Amino acid sequence: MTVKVIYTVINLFIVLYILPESFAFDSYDVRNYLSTRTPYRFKFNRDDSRLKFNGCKDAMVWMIIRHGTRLPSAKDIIAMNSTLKDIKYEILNVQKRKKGVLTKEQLKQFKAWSSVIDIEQEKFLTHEGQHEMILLAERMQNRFPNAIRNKYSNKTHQFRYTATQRAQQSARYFTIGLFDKRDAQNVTFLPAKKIDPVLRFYKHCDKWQKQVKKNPDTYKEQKLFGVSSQMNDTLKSISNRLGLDKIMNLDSVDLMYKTCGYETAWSKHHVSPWCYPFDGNSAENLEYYHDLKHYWMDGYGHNLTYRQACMAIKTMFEIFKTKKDPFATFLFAHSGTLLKILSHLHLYKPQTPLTGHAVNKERRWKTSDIDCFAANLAFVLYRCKDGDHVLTLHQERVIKLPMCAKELCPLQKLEEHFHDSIHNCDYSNMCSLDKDSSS
Ligand SMILES: O=C(O)[C@@H](COP(=O)(O)O)OP(=O)(O)O
Repeated sequence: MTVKVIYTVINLFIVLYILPESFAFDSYDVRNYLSTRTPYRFKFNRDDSRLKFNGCKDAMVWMIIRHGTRLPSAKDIIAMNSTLKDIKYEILNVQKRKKGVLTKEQLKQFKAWSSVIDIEQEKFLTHEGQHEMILLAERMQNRFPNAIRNKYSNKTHQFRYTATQRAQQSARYFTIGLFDKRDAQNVTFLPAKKIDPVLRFYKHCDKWQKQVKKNPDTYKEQKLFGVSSQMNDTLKSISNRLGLDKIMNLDSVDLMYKTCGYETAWSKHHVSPWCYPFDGNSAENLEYYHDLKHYWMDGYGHNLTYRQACMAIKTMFEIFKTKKDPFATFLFAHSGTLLKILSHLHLYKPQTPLTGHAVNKERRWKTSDIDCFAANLAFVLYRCKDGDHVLTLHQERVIKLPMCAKELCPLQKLEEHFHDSIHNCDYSNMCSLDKDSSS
C-alpha cells in the first residue's frame, strides 16, 4: 500500500468514525436541541466506575428506563413519505436558481435523501436503541456489581415492560448487556399488561385524560409560542436559508425538525440533511416549542399529572422493604412515565411556569437533557453501618434529591417525605371522574 492510500484510509476512518462522535458540540450545535428524539449517546455517563461509600454496600436497584431510540409514529412516517418529499423537491428546485445557503455537498445529500420506513414498524426499536440498552446495562452493572449480579436468577432480577414492541425489545437487549448469552435467553419477563397502572398509570387515569391530556388549555402556551414573533422569525430564517420563495408553515418546519432528530439518533455516521435548515437558534426555539408541550402535559403544569406517579414510585419503596438482597428491578416504559416521575420527585422544576411568550433559557426543564431516548432513573439501596440509604441517579449521574441533605439519603427520610405517595396513593380515588373535579 502506498503512503497516499494509507493516508486516505486514515482520513476516511477519522471522518466516518471519530469525528461525528467526538465532536465537542458548541452550545449552538443543532444536536443539543433535539428534544425527545435526542439519542442517548449524546447524554450517557462514560464514567462507570464502581460507586462505593464507606461502611455501605450496594444491595438493591430499582430502575425505570425509557425505551431506546425508536422509529417515528405512523403519522410521522406518512408525513415523511409525502410532505417531506415535496419539501425536498421544492428545495432542490429553488437551488437551481442559486438561492439559499446550502452547499453543493448538502444539496447532494438532499437529492439522495428518501424515506423508506415500513409503516408496520411504527415506533419499533432501532439498532441504535438496541446498543443504547446493551451499553447502559453494562455500565450499570459495573457501578453496582453487588446489587446487579451478572448471573441471572429470577430471585435476584426482575424485568418488566409495557405492552409495546419498543419497551419489550429494550428489555431484551438490556438483558443481553447484563448476562452471558445462555442466561440472557432464559430470562423471564413479567407479563406485559394492556392496562398498566404502574408503568403507564396515566393512560387509564380518566380524570387526567379529561382534565389534562384532552383539555385544549394544556396546549395553550405551546400554541401561543407557535404564533409568537420569535417563532415567526424562526420560520423566516429557515425559509431564507433554504432560499424558498414563501415562508414555510410551522407544521412543515416541525416535521423537518423531528426528522433531523430521528435521523441523527439513528446513525452516528451520517448527518441528516434535515438538520441543515436549522442553526442553533432556530433549533433551540423548536426545542422550546416541544418542552412547553411536555411541561404542561407531562410535568409541572397540573398537580394530578405528577401526583399519579405515586403508582410507580411506591413500588420502589415496597420492593426495598420486602425483597431479599441482592435484588435488581428494571422497568421499561415511556417518555410520559419518566417525566411524570421526575416531577413527582420535584426535579428540574423551572423557577416559574413555562410560558409561550418567549424562550425561557434558564429553565431546568429541557427535554433534550431529561427525556432523551433511553432516559433513565435509578434508585440504589445501600446497606450501611448507620442504616439503609438510597442513592439516586438520573441519566447515570448521581443526583441529590431536593428533600435530601446529601446524595446518599437515609431511606427513612425518603419514606417520611413520600409518606402519602406510599400509603395514600389511591388510584381510583385520584383518577375517578365521579370524585371532586379539582386536580
Ligand atoms: O409513545 C409515544 O408516542 C410517546 C408518548 O407515549 P406516552 O407518554 O403517551 O406513553 O412516548 P415514547 O414511547 O416515545 O416514550
